[in-house]
Amino acid sequence: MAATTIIRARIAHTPRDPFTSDGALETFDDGAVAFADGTILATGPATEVLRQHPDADVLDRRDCVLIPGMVDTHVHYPQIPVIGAMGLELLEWLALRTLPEEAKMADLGHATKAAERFVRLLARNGTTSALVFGSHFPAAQHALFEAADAAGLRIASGLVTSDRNLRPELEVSPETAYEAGKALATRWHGHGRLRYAVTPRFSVSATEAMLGVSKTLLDETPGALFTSHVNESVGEIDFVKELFPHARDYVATYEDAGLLTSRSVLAHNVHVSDDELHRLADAHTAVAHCPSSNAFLSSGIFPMARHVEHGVRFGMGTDVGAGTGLSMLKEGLVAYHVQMVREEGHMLGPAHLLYLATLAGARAIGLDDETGDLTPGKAADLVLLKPPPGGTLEAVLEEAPDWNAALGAIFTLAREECVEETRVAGEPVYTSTK
Ligand SMILES: Nc1nc2[nH]cnc2c(=O)[nH]1
Ligand SMILES: [Zn+2]
Repeated sequence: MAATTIIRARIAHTPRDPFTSDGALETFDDGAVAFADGTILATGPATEVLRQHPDADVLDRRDCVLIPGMVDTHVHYPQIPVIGAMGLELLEWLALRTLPEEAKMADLGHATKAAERFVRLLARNGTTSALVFGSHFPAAQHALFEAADAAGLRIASGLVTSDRNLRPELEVSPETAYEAGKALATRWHGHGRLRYAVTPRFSVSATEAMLGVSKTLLDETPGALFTSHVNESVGEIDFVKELFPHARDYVATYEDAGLLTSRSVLAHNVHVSDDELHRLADAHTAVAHCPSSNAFLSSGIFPMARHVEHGVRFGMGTDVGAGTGLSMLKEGLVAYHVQMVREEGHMLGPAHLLYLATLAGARAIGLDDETGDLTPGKAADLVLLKPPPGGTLEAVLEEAPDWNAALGAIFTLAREECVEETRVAGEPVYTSTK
C-alpha cells in the first residue's frame, strides 16, 4: 500500500454546479486533502483528516489556498507568441498574425521548443487538464504529445486540419489529413494521460469532405474528442453561410457531418440562435467559453444565461493567443466583467468562477470522473496558491471577512506568480522556485 500524503491548507472547491444548485462552494479554513497512489482518500477539516490517516506524511501548507487543478477547455499550443496582437478582428487577426506564426511549426526544432514551453507554462498557471488546439504539422503535433506526456498533464489534442481559405502550407487534402490524424491517434490516444481530439480548424477552412474524414476518424477512435470553432464572429458566420449555402446555420455544418456528439467541444458560440442551442443541448455537445479572446478580438459577448437556460454544458478556455494569457484565474475575472456589463447577464460570484475554472471544464471535456474537484475517489489534481509577500493580494486576503471575499480577490488579483505548486495525481508538475 503506497504511503498516504496529507496536504494541510485553506481549501476551496466546487463539487456541485452553482448555476443549478445552492451550496456549491465547499471551503475549509484549516483543511486537508489526503491522497495515496494519486487518488484522493479524504478532503475536509484538518483535525478529522489527520485523525483518519495518522501515518500519513503531512505537508503543512497553511500559508496557501488549495484549489482543484484547473481545466482549460480551449487553448492553441502554437500561439503563445501571438498573445497581445491588438487592433484586429478574427479573420484579419488570423491572416496577418496567427497563421504566419503557425506556419513556423513546420520547423521541428521550433515546434519542439514551443511544445515544451507551452506545457511548462500550463502547469505554471495551475492548469492540470486541457483540450489543446494543436498544429497543422504532424511532427509538431507529435512533439506536443511527447512534451505533454513528459510533463504529466491531462491533455487532449489533435492534428489541426484544413483544405481551403487558410494558407497553402497549412492546407492538405482530406485523405492526407485522415492518414496523418489516424497515425497520431493510434500512437497517442489513451497513452498515459493523453487523448486524441479530431480537430478540423473551423468550417471556413474545412470542406464537407474534410469534415467527413473527421467524422470517420472520430468514429474509429473510441473515447476521442471532437473540437473546433463555431459562431465566434459575425464576419466568420457570414463567410460560413456563403460556403455552406444548404446548411441551416453554422452549427449545422458540423451537425450535418455527424460531428455534433457528446464528445464534441465547440469554442466560442457567441452569436448563437436559440434553435442552435436546443440542438447543442440535445446532442450533449459542450461549449468552450473564451471570455478574454471574445473581448480582445471584439467578437462579442457570450450569452451565458441562454446557455444555462438551454442546458448547454460549457467550460472556460483561455484561447491563447487571441486570449490574453494562460491563467484560468484571469479568465474567470474576464468572464465576470463581461457578464456584468451584459444586459440580461448572469450575476456571477466566486463560486461560479471556481466552478467554471475547474469542474465545468472537466465536465465539458469528459474528465469529470477523474478530476475537477476534491471529492474522494478523484485524482489528486490540485494547485497551491500563495500571494507574493508584501503584495496587494496578500493585503486583501488578510482583511477578507469570508471565503466569498477571499475567492473573489483571488480571481481578481492572482495570476501565475501566485502559483506555488501544481500537482497531477498527487505528483508535482510545477513547483515555484521563488
Ligand atoms: N480565436 C480563434 N478563432 C479561430 N477560428 C479559427 N482559428 C482560430 C484561432 O486560431 N483562434
Ligand atoms: Zn481557438
